Amino acid sequence: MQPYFIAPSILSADFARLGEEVDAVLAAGADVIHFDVMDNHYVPNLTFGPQVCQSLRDYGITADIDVHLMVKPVDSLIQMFAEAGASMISFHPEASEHVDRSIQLIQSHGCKAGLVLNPATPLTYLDYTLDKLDYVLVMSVNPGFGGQQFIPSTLDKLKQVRQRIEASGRDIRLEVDGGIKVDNIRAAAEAGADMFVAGSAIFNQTDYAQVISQMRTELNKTSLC
Ligand SMILES: O=C(CO)[C@H](O)[C@H](O)COP(=O)(O)O
Repeated sequence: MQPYFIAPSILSADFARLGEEVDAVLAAGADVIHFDVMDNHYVPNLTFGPQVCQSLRDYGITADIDVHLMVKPVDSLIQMFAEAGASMISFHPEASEHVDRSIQLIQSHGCKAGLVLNPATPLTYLDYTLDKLDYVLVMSVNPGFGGQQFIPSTLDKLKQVRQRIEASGRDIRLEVDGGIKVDNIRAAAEAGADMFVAGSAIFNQTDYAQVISQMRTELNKTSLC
């Protein structure tokens, strides 16, 4: 059975109670915490930095923290997030001056390195990077905001990335992020995703365990299980 990972995006959490919110989604069955970093430069929105990641560690969160850097430039924040407790760090290739160097920098700090492909970013960015990456993140919305509609054409992109991963023979996780809900998570899994970021679909519900359980029920129906 293929392992599936559910990663709630704290972008939709109640920031005034962030530690409790993260505890609650983990207790509800989440696997990983997705941490969206926006700089009002690469994307037109502003969120949080390494101090907030460190605060979650100080609060006692031990689960993997998956930092998605929507920032330009990239490298200056990699070390800060690694030291603040990030487990995984991904970035957008258009935002890095030297993509290979950024991947090496992430891994040199003991973190998993991921490359993020926006809906219109070509797969050619994987040509000389896939042999080094730990994961690929396919954006199924344009980055910058939670609560957007899933873009259906990204299912085909997931399939193409999955084919490349299989051809590589390497153990590379395929994450999907944006507009993931109970009613489309199965399609994303069947297209090849194995890690699912969901912000508004989880945090906008009162019962986090119920929605995560519904997502797992959908994932258990996939033909890949
Ligand atoms: O990276 C993001 C936006 O840039 C968010 O992680 C993503 O949109 C998740 O939010 P939602 O599940 O509400 O779509």
